[in-house]
Amino acid sequence: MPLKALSRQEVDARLAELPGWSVEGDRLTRAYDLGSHLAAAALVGDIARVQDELDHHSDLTLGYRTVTLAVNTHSAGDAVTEADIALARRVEALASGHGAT
Ligand SMILES: C[C@H](O)[C@H](O)[C@H]1CNC2=NC(N)=NC(=O)C2=N1
Repeated sequence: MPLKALSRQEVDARLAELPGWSVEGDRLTRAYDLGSHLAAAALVGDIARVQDELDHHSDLTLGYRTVTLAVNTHSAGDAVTEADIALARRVEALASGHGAT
């Protein structure tokens, strides 16, 4: 079933349960601080595996001690959809397990 763009109200309702996530432009974004470069790199690897599992991929940036994601759904015209929300929920669980703040 094709993914449809969520309204701003629908996105905001879901973000209420995703602290730290926000909409910047047309993308869902989140930045995590891992405290060290290697810890940040380890989280990137786990996120990449989940993204391949879901077949849904963010722009993922590894910084000095940070991991930043920005994502929307290309097949829905670069809009935020349930697939982006599902990815955000999985990433939150991963990040928590890595001790990210
Ligand atoms: C062929 C493959 O299933 C598609 O290109 C997937 C890959 N990952 C994706 N990631 C994102 N963010 N949006 C998509 O529409 C998308 N489509």
